[in-house]
Amino acid sequence: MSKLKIAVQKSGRLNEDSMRLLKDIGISIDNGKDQLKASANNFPLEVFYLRNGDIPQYLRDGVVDAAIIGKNVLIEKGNDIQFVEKLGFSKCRVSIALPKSDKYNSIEDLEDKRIATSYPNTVNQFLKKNNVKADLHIINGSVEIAPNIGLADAIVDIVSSGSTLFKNNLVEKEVILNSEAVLAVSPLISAENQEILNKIQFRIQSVLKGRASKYVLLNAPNDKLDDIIKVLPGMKSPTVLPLAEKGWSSVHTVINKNQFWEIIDELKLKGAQGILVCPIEKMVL
Ligand SMILES: Nc1ncnc2c1ncn2[C@@H]1O[C@H](COP(=O)(O)OP(=O)(O)OP(=O)(O)O)[C@@H](O)[C@H]1O
Ligand SMILES: O=P(O)(O)OC[C@H]1O[C@H](OP(=O)(O)OP(=O)(O)O)[C@H](O)[C@@H]1O
Ligand SMILES: [Mg+2]
Repeated sequence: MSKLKIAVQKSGRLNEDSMRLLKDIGISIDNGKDQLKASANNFPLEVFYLRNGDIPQYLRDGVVDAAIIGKNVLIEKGNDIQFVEKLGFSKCRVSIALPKSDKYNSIEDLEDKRIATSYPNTVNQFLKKNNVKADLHIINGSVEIAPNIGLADAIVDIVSSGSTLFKNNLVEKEVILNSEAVLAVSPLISAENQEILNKIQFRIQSVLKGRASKYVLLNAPNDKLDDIIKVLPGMKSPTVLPLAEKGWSSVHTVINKNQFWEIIDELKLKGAQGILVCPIEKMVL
């Protein structure tokens, strides 16, 4: 039987969340820490542990069928490769930053300036789109130090909390792109392995929906039920069950994590009591 070959980052910022996602979709992998390849023991899947930056080429060549990779790397090195799912972790942006003391009004101020970056294709594309010519210095890491040592006037690098920029006296001026981990697919994937990938994607979607939602249980006096139900979105409509105490009901529903506090405040105002909130492992709609 055919096995889907999936690449994940060997070590670094994506590794832990990628492995947790595979675990959460029920895939169990036997791997010694130093193995570069491991098989799932309950699913037709082989995991390849690779450098994130090398993954686009492996996808292009069909050495792997799919990968969990930063969208920023795909844009930089694999613009021809499709992704089928955003995975919601390793969120960051690729931005232009300049020393705090330098003036910057618009992208034209970068004309003829020296820009240090590990993302030359992304930067060149952005400059071209804006009709600006600049001089790129390609470095592989510690990009934020470049202006302080006189190597560049500006940088383009990953920003998340902004603390690395702050520590280096740099200020973010333009966001070139937003990134997060994605599930990317090789253009050469076979029909058989595409079927396996579809199953994985379906499982990932149900885990991601679960992570984005909360299961809420509450008690309410029957005369307040209509008002309370109006506040609740629910998957279809909330479940209402009678409590042992006369005149009271228990209401069960699913709410979006982002709307959570607003909804809870409103429920309390409308007379809900004993509100319980539980995590959801998976959600199949
Ligand atoms: N500070 C950050 N916050 C959130 N996500 C980040 C951050 N830095 C990097 N990322 C994301 O995680 C990915 C992997 O970053 P990491 O620094 O672990 O690897 P790398 O050194 O770029 O790659 P390689 O695996 O090729 O050595 C990046 O491509 C980006 O998508
Ligand atoms: O905005 P922040 O939260 O400070 O994150 C941004 C920093 O994180 C990444 O570096 P990383 O720590 O991955 O080190 P690396 O250069 O070795 O990849 C990135 O290259 C930035 O330097
Ligand atoms: Mg990094």
